[in-house]
Amino acid sequence: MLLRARDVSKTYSIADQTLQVLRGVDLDLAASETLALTGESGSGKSTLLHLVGGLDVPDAGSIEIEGTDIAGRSDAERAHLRRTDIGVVFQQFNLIPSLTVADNIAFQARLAGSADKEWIAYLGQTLGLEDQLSKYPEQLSGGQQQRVAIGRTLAVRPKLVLADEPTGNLDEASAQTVMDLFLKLVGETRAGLLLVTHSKSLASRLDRNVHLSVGVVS
Ligand SMILES: Nc1ncnc2c1ncn2[C@@H]1O[C@H](COP(=O)(O)OP(=O)(O)OP(=O)(O)O)[C@@H](O)[C@H]1O
Repeated sequence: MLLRARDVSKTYSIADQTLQVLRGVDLDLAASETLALTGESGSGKSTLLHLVGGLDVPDAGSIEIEGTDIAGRSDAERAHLRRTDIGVVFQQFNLIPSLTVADNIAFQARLAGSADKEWIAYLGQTLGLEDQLSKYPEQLSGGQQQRVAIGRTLAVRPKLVLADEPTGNLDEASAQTVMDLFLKLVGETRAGLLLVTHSKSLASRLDRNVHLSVGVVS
């Protein structure tokens, strides 16, 4: 199993208040499987994605990537995992403003020491960015910026891709184009995909759907 989460709990504490967001979540994702995670606003979808991505740690429970619990790893090990095996695409594009499009796409792969020039060129071409490669992020539209972010994430060929409303900041037409490209390329990498979305029609395009409500997944 690519991802196996068991009995995951997460509580946030602010001042003297506590909010239990996740109350024993179980979640499995097989290699190359695509899974949509839906749920009301505030139900904890982003929280769960952050935990799976090793950006935060659960209070209890286990999150295994290929059989190894990420909570048991050191910060450095989790950072390494995020660079090489887990790719994340957020609603905000999070590009590096001082780098060109070409350098943004290659950035993570270079950090991971795994920059495959042919694959990166193919990504730029397939994502329709060939004429934008020497431009800077601020010179691009939102849809183009998200395509760069997708290219950067997939350049390392992660085994697991986590996406949090990746087209949430785009207009409908642009969202459709970007999502089509994203799903096509994720399919080509044979990565497992965990996608947070509010869209039922988008969720129906994936292999499986789960719903997060009152802190548990069903
Ligand atoms: N770092 C944090 N500190 C305190 N509370 C937080 C933190 N992050 C999230 N929360 C709270 O946890 C709850 C779940 O938030 P989360 O962002 O995971 O929900 P979500 O399902 O992704 O929502 P949305 O669909 O609106 O993005 C919310 O009530 C939120 O305010």
